[in-house]
Amino acid sequence: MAKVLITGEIPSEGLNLLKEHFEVDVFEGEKLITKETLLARVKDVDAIISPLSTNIDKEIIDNAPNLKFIANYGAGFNNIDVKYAREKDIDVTNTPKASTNATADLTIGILIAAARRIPEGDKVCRTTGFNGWAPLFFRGREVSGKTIGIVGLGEIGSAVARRAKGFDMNIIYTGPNRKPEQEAELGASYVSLDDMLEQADFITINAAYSEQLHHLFNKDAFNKMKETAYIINAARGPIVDEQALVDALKNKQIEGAALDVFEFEPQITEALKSMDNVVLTPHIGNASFEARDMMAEIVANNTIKKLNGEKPDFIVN
Ligand SMILES: NC(=O)c1ccc[n+]([C@@H]2O[C@H](COP(=O)([O-])OP(=O)(O)OC[C@H]3O[C@@H](n4cnc5c(N)ncnc54)[C@H](O)[C@@H]3O)[C@@H](O)[C@H]2O)c1
Repeated sequence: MAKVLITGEIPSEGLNLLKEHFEVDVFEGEKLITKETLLARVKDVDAIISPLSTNIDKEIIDNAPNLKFIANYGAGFNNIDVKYAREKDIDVTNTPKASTNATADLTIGILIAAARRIPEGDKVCRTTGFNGWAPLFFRGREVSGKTIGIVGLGEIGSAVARRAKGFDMNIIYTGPNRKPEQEAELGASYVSLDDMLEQADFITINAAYSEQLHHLFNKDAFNKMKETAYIINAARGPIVDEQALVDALKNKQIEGAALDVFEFEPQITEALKSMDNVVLTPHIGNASFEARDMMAEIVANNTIKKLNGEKPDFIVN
């Protein structure tokens, strides 16, 4: 019977399906699987199902001589050396689309939470309390009529744009190519990154990570943004230079930020935690029951397909 390693617990929708077909080893630790444990447990497996917090590098792949398939439980797959996997004839798949609505909801949710100071208000209610309604008390920014800049108008970026349209926002986007269909559907305009930095009231990062995007938001970028602008990142942490972000917030070069992902995840830059104009969520973009169940079914069905000699869906390498 083929052996499948799951490097972190997944919803039963997928797990039960897998157990019907394979010998399944699930890593059930409270913390993330360590490299040492992973090296030991991949030795005789045919397939790995890996939440995106599991790094699968050359060494792990070399330690698994029977490995034929890696099903990444996530839309992003920068945790896997996909090029080396291809050299070894190992298909790698992801779970696209399942995350789209959940992550777009969260992106807009934390954007508005930051702009309207919702977590800060919640904290006041639970601690100091307040003196009652007052005209100058707790003002934040409206989103209607403002310009949202989307970095990466892919599945999630487009779903963010659809939601932003519902809030009467003007939509601009940047990325490696123009997307005429989305432009027509959403009334979105393609701009250079520099133009976006100058024009946008809210910039949301929804691009697929590559080295090219490392520290795209650095000191220079924050310098070019409006003093009333907000940056939102629900893509991957290293796209934002967190120290430069802290400096830009302290120097009031921008007004606020909302982050679901972190440069040194799971560590969070200490200074961010004490800033009231920063909303922080622990990488929960697609943490809805609906999305996580759908992702579990995709990885399970793909593993069954591959180990039964069929072509799996969503190969990324
Ligand atoms: N916060 C979360 O929990 C969460 C959940 C799901 C996905 N994500 C992240 O969101 C990313 C996007 O997901 P998706 O489903 O929309 O993927 P997708 O492949 O549909 O879209 C990715 C987009 O990134 C764009 N892009 C690539 N390089 C770029 C660059 N240099 N500059 C600007 N744009 C660039 C592409 O053109 C594409 O439109 C994933 O790769 C993942 O890292 C985060």
